[in-house]
Amino acid sequence: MSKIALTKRVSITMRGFSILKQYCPGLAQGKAAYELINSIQPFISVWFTAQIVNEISSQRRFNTILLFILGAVLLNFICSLLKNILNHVCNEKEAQMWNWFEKIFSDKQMSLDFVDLENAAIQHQRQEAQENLYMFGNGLAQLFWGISALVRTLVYIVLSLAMTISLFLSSSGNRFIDHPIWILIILVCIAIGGLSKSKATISENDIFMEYCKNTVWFNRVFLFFGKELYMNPEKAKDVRIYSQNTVAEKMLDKLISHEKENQSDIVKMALYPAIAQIIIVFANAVCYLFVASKALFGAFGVGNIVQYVAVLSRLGEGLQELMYLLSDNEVYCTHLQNLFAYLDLPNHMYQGSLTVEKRDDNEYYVEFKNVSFQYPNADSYALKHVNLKFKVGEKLAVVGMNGSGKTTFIKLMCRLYDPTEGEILLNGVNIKKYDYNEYTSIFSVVFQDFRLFSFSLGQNVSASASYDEDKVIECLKKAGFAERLNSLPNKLNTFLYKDIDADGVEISGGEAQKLALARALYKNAPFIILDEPTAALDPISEYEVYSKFNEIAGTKTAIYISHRLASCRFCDKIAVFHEGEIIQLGSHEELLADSNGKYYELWNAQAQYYTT
Ligand SMILES: Nc1ncnc2c1ncn2[C@@H]1O[C@H](COP(=O)(O)OP(=O)(O)OP(=O)(O)O)[C@@H](O)[C@H]1O
Repeated sequence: MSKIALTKRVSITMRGFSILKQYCPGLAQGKAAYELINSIQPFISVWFTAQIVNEISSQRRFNTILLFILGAVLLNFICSLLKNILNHVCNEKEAQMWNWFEKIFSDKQMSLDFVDLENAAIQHQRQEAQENLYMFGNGLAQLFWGISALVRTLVYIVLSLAMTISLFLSSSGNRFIDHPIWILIILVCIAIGGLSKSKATISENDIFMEYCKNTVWFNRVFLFFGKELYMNPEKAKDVRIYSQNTVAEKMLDKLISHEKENQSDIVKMALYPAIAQIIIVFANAVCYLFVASKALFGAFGVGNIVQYVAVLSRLGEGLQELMYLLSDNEVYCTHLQNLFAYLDLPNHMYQGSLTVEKRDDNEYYVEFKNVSFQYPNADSYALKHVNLKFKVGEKLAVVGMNGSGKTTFIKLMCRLYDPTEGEILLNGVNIKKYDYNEYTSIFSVVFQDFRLFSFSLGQNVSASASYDEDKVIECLKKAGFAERLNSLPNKLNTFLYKDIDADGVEISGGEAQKLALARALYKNAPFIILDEPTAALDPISEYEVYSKFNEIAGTKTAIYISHRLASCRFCDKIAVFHEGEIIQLGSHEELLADSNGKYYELWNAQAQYYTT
């Protein structure tokens, strides 16, 4: 484990606390208050007990004894009451803490550039920070758990020192026992206990860091082979049909033997604290011997023996815990540093501030100027020198073979990625200069791999918690979902899927596609982009979408990707993509007239099924 300077550790710890405060307000403060009372309480009991025993063994005044008893009871009652209240509040907040930790990661994921969501190294970084936190509490949870120990340590050290002073000041009349060298001896004994604890913790932590790394890897692989493959209904069909579980089980066997290798680490981790404990016991024995000797020579009464033995052991514990905390702090600072490295990942996409002009005439035009694009870590370009200009109201079809770059073209237009070379312009201005959210608001897209969510039908279509019901119904009708909507007892309030609501409905692939289309229509953006929007539709529904396409698109600019070339005929222009380039552009008739062109080839390949 690499060393972190103390000043750096302080700033990391402070930042950790400020994240805790932001996501779990009141939790750290509540825990600190609870621990303060909890660690003061034993000292109250020790002090009162010492006074009572001293009184019994000396003057035996009944009223004084009664006063001490009442004082002890009253203070203990107040402490217990406050502790109970704080404990309930903290327990409730602590139970929620893990959910709020999730939110930290969700917030960051949401703010990352889209390209980074697909960046394996970045997602690995997130996963490692997340799994360390959830499996071991490494980082933020350790910081939170450390609050109790820190408060307890400080209280133990301060109060123990205060209550030990009289041990050294009291005189027994024996020169040897009263010699000031004993102050040093006792402090050295306590320090030895603390140092041995610290040494054990450092050695234990070094092994623990390695253990965490291995276990996080184990967990990730196990989650996939031991859980995801079986639990995810989307994968279940293929797992069963192709017996993928046999591959998974082989992998699990390997994992189990790897896990066995890890067991030796656990033994080593347990050994270091045990050795430290032996040293601590010897150091404590010297302290107790000193207290007993002083009492034997008459320096103080029997009651004080109770007090000094108790506070010296608390002082030792406090010092040991302080050493432990300092070593432990380095571990969670290392994990917090990893978490912060992920949280501090910058956005590389230029964030412009121009507002997108709201035009009543919808006169927007988009131009691709010599745009090339290479996916991160890909060897080749997915788009090469794309030049294309289209205006609002135009209907553009994009066709081409698999992998020719059609979807990539759409993703660039929606600014999910920035071009590697060239530029994309909206009304003559580079799209990077527009405010990102404003720019994306002008697009309604039905992606090939769109997703619907476990919200109500109305919320799915409107993409909002409250919505215009008539408008949602109108869009559902246009998308061909009217009949199905009428069959649903809760209509727009029907939940999709059963994750949230047991009465939720499962929908077919085609129905989902209709809903995705309705969602795009509800957004009512000037650009509507449909990537294979009818792939899952039955022939009648598909026909309905085609025949209503002009009505659906209205005056919007529509971009339509399809492998069914017959459906592209109604578009004003057709762009034919091939190996990342636009190799043909024109109307259906123009392109078909070129019998050497790709479009002619694709058209005829498909047409033969309808003519033979
Ligand atoms: N996220 C990605 N990372 C790396 N390469 C990608 C990614 N997405 C697509 N590609 C690659 O980019 C190329 C173009 O893919 P794209 O999805 O744009 O093709 P497409 O024409 O839409 O294909 P299809 O008709 O099969 O949907 C392909 O070679 C593909 O493998």
